[in-house]
Amino acid sequence: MSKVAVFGAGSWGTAFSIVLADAGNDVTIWARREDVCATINDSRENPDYLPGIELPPVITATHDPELALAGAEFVVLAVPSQKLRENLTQWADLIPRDAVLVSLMKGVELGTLKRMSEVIAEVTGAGPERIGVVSGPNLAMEIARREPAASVVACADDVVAKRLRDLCHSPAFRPYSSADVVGCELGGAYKNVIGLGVGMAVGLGFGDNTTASVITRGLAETARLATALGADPMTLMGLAGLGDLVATCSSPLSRNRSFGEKLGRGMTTEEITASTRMVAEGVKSCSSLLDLANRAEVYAPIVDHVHAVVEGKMTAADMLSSLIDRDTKSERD
Ligand SMILES: NC(=O)c1ccc[n+]([C@@H]2O[C@H](COP(=O)([O-])OP(=O)(O)OC[C@H]3O[C@@H](n4cnc5c(N)ncnc54)[C@H](O)[C@@H]3O)[C@@H](O)[C@H]2O)c1
Ligand SMILES: O=P(O)(O)OC[C@H](O)CO
Repeated sequence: MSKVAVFGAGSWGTAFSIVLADAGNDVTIWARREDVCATINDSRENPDYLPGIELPPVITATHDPELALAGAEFVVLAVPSQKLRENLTQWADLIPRDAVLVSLMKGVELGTLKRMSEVIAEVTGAGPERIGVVSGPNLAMEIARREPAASVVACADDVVAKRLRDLCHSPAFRPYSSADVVGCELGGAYKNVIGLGVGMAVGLGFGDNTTASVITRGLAETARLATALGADPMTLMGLAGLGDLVATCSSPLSRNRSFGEKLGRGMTTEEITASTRMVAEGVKSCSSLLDLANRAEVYAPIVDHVHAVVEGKMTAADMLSSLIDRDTKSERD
């Protein structure tokens, strides 16, 4: 049994805490809101994010980071990507020096264009052997219901990747280890943007040919950028690439796909953002991924077009027409 601190009591932080508890660990969740801590501790539920799911007794919640981190062997981070730096800066000095930091987040920081593992390294000073990533087709509500699913746990250090694998292998959750942190993180961040694009197509009333085309060309685009930035292209064919893309783009549970669907029906980014408390990471990461692609001189037309719709500079209908109108080219280019 390991002692794990999970920072973030949203959908995924809470669902992954269930996985960790089912895998035999002692889990303390840090929640930003004290009322959420009280509800988790008293009612064994987190109704704002996972209504109807009973939390195992080994999960407790606290608003005190020091309490959450005392003796933690693993520190799991599950706050919105754009909020990681400001939060982690406050917690960094409290983190035990030998604890492994694990990112559950799927985004790229605006401005710095850093992946979450890079932000963690910068803020905490932890080396690559202390930083891991979990990414795969893992819609929180399905995981919380213990529906069978697989995922990838990546760390540059093979021994640590295997420790992470053991840490979260539960009766319903099967992790595979990998050394490709870059591929896993970029696969996870990029699929959110492709999910927005697919949602737009669905919102416009288009069918499976359109969505399959966006998904497949989205995967090509993801692999193009990720490999240019050092990823193994095979990672993008696996659970953290294709697997996550399929789950996000097929599921009405996906916040990114749902957000895109509303854009496709004519709502604005501001209207949709105001109507939900949950994070759709692609709305911000489309901007950082576009900047990352431009910096690496990688052609990224889907991210470019999704970004234009999110920014209100193009309608979803014009986006799809414009993507079709482009000069034709080889499928492999
Ligand atoms: N929900 C999923 O199915 C899922 C699955 C895999 C990965 N992820 C990734 O996990 C990360 C977290 O997503 P989530 O689904 O748990 O989001 P969520 O919207 O369900 O919850 C976000 C949590 O962060 C907290 N939060 C919001 N603003 C904050 C701030 N300024 N400082 C600190 N905490 C703040 C909220 O109170 C909430 O507890 C995202 O990067 C997401 O892409 C989500
Ligand atoms: O609800 P989404 O769109 O953030 O997707 C959740 C997970 O990342 C799916 O693996």
